[in-house]
This record gives sequence, C-alpha cells and structure tokens, in this order.
Amino acid sequence: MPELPEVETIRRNLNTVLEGEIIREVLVYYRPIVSNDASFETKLKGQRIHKVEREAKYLKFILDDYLLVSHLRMEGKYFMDAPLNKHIHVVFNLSSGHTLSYEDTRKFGRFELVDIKYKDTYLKDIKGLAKDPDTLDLNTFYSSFNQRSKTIKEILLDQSIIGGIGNIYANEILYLSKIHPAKKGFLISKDEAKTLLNNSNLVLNKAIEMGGTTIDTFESLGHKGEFQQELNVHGKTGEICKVCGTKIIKFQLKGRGTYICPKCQPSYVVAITGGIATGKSTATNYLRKKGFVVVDSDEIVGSLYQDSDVLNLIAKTFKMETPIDKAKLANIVFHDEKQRKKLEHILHPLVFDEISKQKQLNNEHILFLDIPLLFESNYKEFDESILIDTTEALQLDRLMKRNKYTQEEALVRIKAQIPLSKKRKLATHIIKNNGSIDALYEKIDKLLERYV
Ligand SMILES: CC(C)(COP(=O)(O)OP(=O)(O)OC[C@H]1O[C@@H](n2cnc3c(N)ncnc32)[C@H](O)[C@@H]1O)[C@@H](O)C(=O)NCCC(=O)NCCS
Ligand SMILES: Nc1ncnc2c1ncn2[C@@H]1O[C@H](COP(=O)(O)OP(=O)(O)OP(=O)(O)O)[C@@H](O)[C@H]1O
Repeated sequence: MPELPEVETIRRNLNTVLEGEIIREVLVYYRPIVSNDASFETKLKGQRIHKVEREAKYLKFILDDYLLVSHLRMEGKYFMDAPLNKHIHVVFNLSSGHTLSYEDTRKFGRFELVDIKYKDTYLKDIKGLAKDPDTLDLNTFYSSFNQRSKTIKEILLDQSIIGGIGNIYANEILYLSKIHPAKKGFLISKDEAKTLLNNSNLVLNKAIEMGGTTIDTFESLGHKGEFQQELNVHGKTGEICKVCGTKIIKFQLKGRGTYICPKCQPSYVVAITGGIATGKSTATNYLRKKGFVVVDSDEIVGSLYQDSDVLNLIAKTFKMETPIDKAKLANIVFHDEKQRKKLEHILHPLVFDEISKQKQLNNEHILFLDIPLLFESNYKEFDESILIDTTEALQLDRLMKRNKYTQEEALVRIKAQIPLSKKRKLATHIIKNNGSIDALYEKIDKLLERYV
C-alpha cells in the first residue's frame, strides 16, 4: 500500500506533468471509484489543474472550482499516455493531448469531488485526519495517546493521531526508536514520544528523498522508489540487526506483519519480587496460566546446579564434594554472609546473562521476571516492579510450613534479605498477599488491567 513517501513521490511527479493542464474530457470505466458521483465527468470538464497537493496519504488536485481528492488505497497508480487496459478505471484527457490514466487492480481506490472552498478543511473535518509528523507538535502527539491502552504501533498507524504512516514505516520508526511495537500507549514516556516523532520525520524524509519504497507494486508514473535499500527490519526476517547482530524476527500484531530486533526493541519488563515465601511463585504461576511469559531466576539457579563447570567451581570454593548437597550449602551460606556473597559472586552474573538470553527469545510486549533478590542484587534491567508483600508473621508461618523448617532455619533465611518494610519503599506496585490465594489472584487481575 502506498504510504506517505510514495504518495508524496507521486504528487511531485504529477505536478511536473499536470501543472496548468486543462481537463478536456473524463472517461469513467468503473463507477464506484468516483464515489458514484453521477456528474463527476461533467463537473471536471474544462477545469484547470493548478497543482497537486498532499495531506497524509491523500492526493489533492487543486482545480478552478473543485478539490479532487484521490486515495490510492492498496494498488492505485497513475500513468501518462498508457494504452487502455482492463485495470484502468478513469482516464483524464488533457488540453495538451496527453492522457492521465488511473489504474487500480484491486479497485479499492477512490476519487471525491468537493467544492474548492473546502480545500483546506475537508479532509480534517470529514476524515478526521491528523497532521503529518513534520507539522505535528510533540504535546498534541503525546497527549493524544498517553492515556490509551492501544499499542504504540496501532497509534502510529492511526491516521487520526498522526498522518501518513503505514506498516513499513511504522516498523522502521519503532526499530530506530528502540521501542517494542506492542508497548502500550500509556507506558510510552514523553521522551520516547519525542524520539518517535523525530524518527517519523527522519524515516519519511529519507524515504521521500529516495522516491518511496518499492515493495510489491508501487511505482509513480513509471518510476520506482529506492528506499527498500535503506530498510532495517521490514521484510528482513532472519537477517542480522545492523546495531547489535541479533536476528530480526517477525510476528503478527493485530493482523499486521511486524518486524523487530528483539534485543534493540526489548519487551517491557515487570519484575516480581518479595521476600522468601511471600508468594512470588504463587503469583507467577497464575500469570503463566493466564498466558504471560515469566522468566524465573530461582529456576535459572536450579538449572545452573546442573552445569558441571558451575558445580566444580562451587565445590572448589566451598570445599565440598560434587554433586553439591544444596541443603548443606544453604546451611553454610545462610549462617555466614561472607560465604553467601561468595556464592552470589559466582551465580549472579550467570543468572543475569541467562535472563538477558531469555528476554531476547521473547516477542511479547510484556515480560514478567520473578526475581526475589531484585533490590539486594542491584539488578537494573527492568521497567517497573511489583512487590508480593505479606506480614512478617505470615511469611514465617508459610516458610516453615512449606519447607518444614524450624523457626531458626526460617528466620536466618528471612534475615538474609532486605526487610519487607524497606522493599515497600522501593517497589513500583505492592500486592498484599495477606488473605486467601483467590484474593491474591483477584489483586493480580486488577493490576493486569494496566497491561492487557
Ligand atoms: C542457597 C541455595 C543453595 C538454596 O537452594 P534451595 O534450592 O534451597 O533454594 P532456592 O534456590 O529455590 O531459593 C529459595 C529462596 O531462597 C531465597 N534465597 C536464595 N538465595 C538467596 C540469597 N543468596 N540471599 C537471600 N535469599 C536467598 C530466595 O527467596 C529464593 O526464592 C540457592 O538458593 C543458591 O544457590 N542461592 C544463591 C543464588 C541466589 O542468589 N539465588 C536467588 C535468585 S537470583
Ligand atoms: N495467600 C496465600 N494463602 C495461603 N498460602 C499461601 C498464600 N500465598 C502463598 N501461599 C503459600 O505460601 C508458600 C510460599 O509461597 P510461594 O512458594 O509462592 O512463595 P515464593 O515467594 O515464591 O517463595 P521463594 O522465595 O522461596 O521462591 C507456598 O506454600 C504457598 O502455597
């Protein structure tokens, strides 16, 4: 489908051949294309074409008494002096003897004739068109979506928010802006909105400079565009991202082919944290059941204990035999902070590496990360955090019951972590898990309304 740069290229080319021409005669071969205007041909006869303008993806032929609006939709094209064929639906015979033909294999394009006095207002008033990126100001752009739960890609494609961007350019703009296409509008910061607007201009201007993008069937009066050579992600599944070397992936977002670099355009990461046995796994199991992707750092630790290099290093450091007796190791590290730091020094960098790998395998807009030591480990690669919180008494009770620990065993583990009272001040959201498990699920559902 021709997008803003293609339509602009067509406009420029049309101006070079049409300016000053008078329409001698109009022949319509497929009525619906002229919006079933019975007097279309009569009205246009004798009208001078002063110039061709553009608003978003609409072409505007400025005539003596009328504004002729042309929308090419999927496949509309113009040709000069082309022999008639079954896909040519409108022919304009011009005073110079040349003909301008409108061809449209899918017949989705439309012409509309409007009184010239509505030249500057018609499209805005009737079609609700927003301004093009080059004239749209940041505040108007940002305020039109910052409360909305639509994805940012849908927002960029929404002609009532920003004019002229179609699928190809939306994919490219989001890649350059390093934003995941499925990120919700209300999660986009004003700085990100500014980056998006700047990159919209950058991409569209470059595409205009190169005469548009020739993918499928775009051409303008016989000329083909060159911007396909500049594409970074669109149509590049399996190719390497020029910035980071990660493979470009494709997925469907609201029915549109969407291409991203999963490393440069990461998911929105919500870290689920808490204290030991406050209910993180209960919460994340529920999220998984609802179809969300959860990366679990305790599971990653568990899998590292299957790795012989890691096991040998732990065995050497703690003078233990392999396979490692985890209960014995836990007893050492929870009674001696220095030993615990040694173990963390071995495991945490490996855990963080694995978290990054798992993040890259994911093309969801949102990713939950179960990470008990979020604040203790100073991990920073997340966007917001949810603290699964409870009272100290319930925490102790649940931990003793679940792991069959004595009070002393449970307390040393609890004391190895930052107190919940302090974590409450650090978290973005707090879910109190003081009631039943069903009550916990209800609170999660309430919070999820933000993301779905
Ligand atoms: C101490 C070990 C051997 C105990 O193994 P075990 O299978 O009994 O427990 P598991 O790994 O399932 O952890 C259970 C819970 O203990 C708590 N916990 C684990 N390690 C730590 C730690 N270093 N400091 C404080 N709390 C911890 C967390 O709340 C965690 O959810 C193991 O947890 C470990 O190797 N920990 C060091 C790595 C680490 O910091 N893991 C936390 C996630 S990054
Ligand atoms: N609202 C609740 N009511 C009753 N029991 C609960 C509730 N929430 C969690 N539990 C129980 O408390 C125990 C601890 O919960 P869970 O295993 O989810 O904690 P965790 O934060 O993931 O622990 P860890 O830090 O060890 O990974 C489990 O036995 C769980 O079934």
